[in-house]
Amino acid sequence: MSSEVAARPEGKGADIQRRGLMLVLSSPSGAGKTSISRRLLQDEGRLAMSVSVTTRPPRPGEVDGRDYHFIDLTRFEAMVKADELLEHARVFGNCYGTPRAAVEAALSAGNDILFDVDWQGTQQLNEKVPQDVVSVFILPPSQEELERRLRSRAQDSEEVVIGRMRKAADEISHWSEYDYVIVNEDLERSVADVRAILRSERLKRERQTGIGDFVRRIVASAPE
Ligand SMILES: Nc1nc2c(ncn2[C@@H]2O[C@H](COP(=O)(O)OP(=O)(O)O)[C@@H](O)[C@H]2O)c(=O)[nH]1
Ligand SMILES: Nc1ncnc2c1ncn2[C@@H]1O[C@H](COP(=O)(O)OP(=O)(O)O)[C@@H](O)[C@H]1O
Repeated sequence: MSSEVAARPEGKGADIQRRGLMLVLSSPSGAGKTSISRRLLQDEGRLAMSVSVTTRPPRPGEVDGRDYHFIDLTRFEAMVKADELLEHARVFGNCYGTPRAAVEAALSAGNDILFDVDWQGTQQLNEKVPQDVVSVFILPPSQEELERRLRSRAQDSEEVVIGRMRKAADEISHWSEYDYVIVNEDLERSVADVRAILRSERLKRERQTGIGDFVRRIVASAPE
């Protein structure tokens, strides 16, 4: 799954090969993972979004191929059967899944990949490619604020909002399965926190696969 590519994460310094990573964000619906993801994609180089397939209908403003690939159940089932999905799950009565080919293409192009998946998707990714997954759980500051955000988004019917509130406790109960946890009170602060995580994880020794060669070159060029 992982690729090894020549990359200069900060655009300067030594040209050291590194492996791409999979940055997974989960939260109860409405806690802010879409807002954080959009900002990360704007601000970060070498980061691409994994666009999931879903059988849920598009919300106003959502674009097919950008937010999701919107497909019907027959097509979804065919993709599962053909093993074209890296993971898949049923959430709020709809099916969601991560297309395998797009992830592999992005990783081999030297990009890190951002995932907005629920706890079921995170568990499956952790089972399949544990060394590449960096997982972050986003919490709302309070139950009241979560409800306010779900309503202020004004994109779902009352029935859907109530369903999402009911499901929030279930999603939150999985917080301890994640590497990092962020309380999304101030959006700017949360984006900065996720960027700090990304920056540190990119520097992990085992992800800098070319560091051994680099060190050998430095040592070899030292004066006698
Ligand atoms: N397992 C899995 N979950 C997904 C995938 N895509 C989206 N989800 C999750 O499905 C849930 C519902 O997503 P969505 O309908 O866009 O509403 P949201 O909660 O407002 O983001 C969220 O918890 C997403 O993280 C996927 O490919 N796999
Ligand atoms: N830190 C924050 N403070 C206030 N409002 C926020 C914050 N983060 C997100 N929101 C708002 O809350 C609503 C839900 O956020 P969204 O990113 O769609 O959540 P999710 O993707 O987790 O369902 C949106 O209207 C968004 O603008």
